[in-house]
Amino acid sequence: MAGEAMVPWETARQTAWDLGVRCPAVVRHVALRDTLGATLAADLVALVGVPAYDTAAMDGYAVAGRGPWVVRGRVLAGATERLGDLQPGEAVEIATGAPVPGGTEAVVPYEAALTEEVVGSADDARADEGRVGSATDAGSVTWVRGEIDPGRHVRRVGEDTPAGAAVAAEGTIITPAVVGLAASLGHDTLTVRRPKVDVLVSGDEITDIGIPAPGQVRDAIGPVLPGLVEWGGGATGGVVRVRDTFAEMMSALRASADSGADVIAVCGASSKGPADHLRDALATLGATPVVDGVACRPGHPQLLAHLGDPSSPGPVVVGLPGNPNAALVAAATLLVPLLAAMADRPDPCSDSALPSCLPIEGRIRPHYRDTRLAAVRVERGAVAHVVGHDRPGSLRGAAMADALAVIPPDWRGPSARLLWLPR
Ligand SMILES: Nc1nc2c(c(=O)[nH]1)N[C@H]1C(S)=C(S)[C@@H](COP(=O)(O)OP(=O)(O)OC[C@H]3O[C@@H](n4cnc5c(N)ncnc54)[C@H](O)[C@@H]3O)O[C@H]1N2
Ligand code: MOO
Repeated sequence: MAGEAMVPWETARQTAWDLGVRCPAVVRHVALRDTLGATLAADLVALVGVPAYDTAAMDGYAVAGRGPWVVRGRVLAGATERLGDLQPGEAVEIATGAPVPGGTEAVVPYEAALTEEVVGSADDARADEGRVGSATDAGSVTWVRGEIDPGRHVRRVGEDTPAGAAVAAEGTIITPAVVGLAASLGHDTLTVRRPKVDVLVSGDEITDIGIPAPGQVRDAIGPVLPGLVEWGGGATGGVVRVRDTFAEMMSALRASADSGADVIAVCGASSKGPADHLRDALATLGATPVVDGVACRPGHPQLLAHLGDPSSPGPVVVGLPGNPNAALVAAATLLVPLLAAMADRPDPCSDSALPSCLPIEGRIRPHYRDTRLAAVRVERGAVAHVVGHDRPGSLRGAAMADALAVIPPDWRGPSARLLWLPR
């Protein structure tokens, strides 16, 4: 087991990515409000144009022809009743966002408009100005004067986005702005990929509330995983506690597989102690081992396997060591690239907007054989400072870190590759 068949760290990461490419997450249709952070599984297409109709971009007067214009009425946003088309010399008072009547050539904003109320009938007005039009009421007529720039302050239907246009490609990460865009284009649901990850936390000594009693240990991995999983493009279904028996490990794995999990992350039970049943359970379930031990520090007992047929693998099982910082390193090594590939999105640990390699400040001692992953804090985007406090059992260093510096055994410095962490 872990030791003899240890895979080089770089190879392990690439293998996890490749497995994710082979088993893309199930495509699901999800209510728009639940799509934040997921990946689009189809191009986002406009179901309606933006704007959906010719609309005013300013509060003022929609006008036709040359001024002065006689004001025929008022149209507010949300108006469903259409006024007839404007004839040359006519105007309507209009609110930003309201549909402009047919024939509108421009909107004159209030600030640029001179209005004059004339007592008399519309007919008098017509006679005075020699123009067609009708007044707002029989007793007075409002006239507007102003300069127009044809087309000014009118947003034409589909001007921003014509109906049917593809505005975001499959593979786009759904940010708050994408959710809003989808809503503006008429969508109530989106087609997304977001691997569903079940988290199994094993260990009879583990407790998940309050101050642990002597002999107990507070679960520090269950709380780390939802954030890491979401960062990788997945979603956790919840954290399930598993006692240290073979039977419990078996039934927890079976239950997750039956529930349709894309990935099962098992915390603890990755080593070869008498209470570590993960490997035996996987062998009994006929799982295919993919990575069994990785040449890195911390985190070397981690594993990757899959249930199901080799030709259609799934669900994928990731075994994370029980020591919390080792689990975090293992998650950054196997779980995050696996999820990103399954979700059809870039690996967030290698964010192309951030430096991939920086000079290291502080002391790091390479391991004699394995790749060391050391917590670093990046300053001014230019230097990575060694944080320390990153022994396998402690998340103190990782909590202060922006990234993990990747230190191979033959590292001489001064620069090292960075594996970014969620910040
Ligand atoms: N003979 C060997 N023993 C060990 C090896 C080895 O190669 N040969 N590797 C060591 C390393 S490295 C690690 S890491 C651990 C991994 O062991 P497990 O994955 O089986 O984890 P446990 O033994 O259950 O726990 C190890 C340690 O972590 C604590 N723990 C477990 N779960 C949690 C949790 N959810 N939150 C916080 N702390 C947790 C647990 O109490 C132990 O102290 O194996 C070494 N042994
Ligand atoms: O995985 Mo262990 O040291 O590397 O905690």
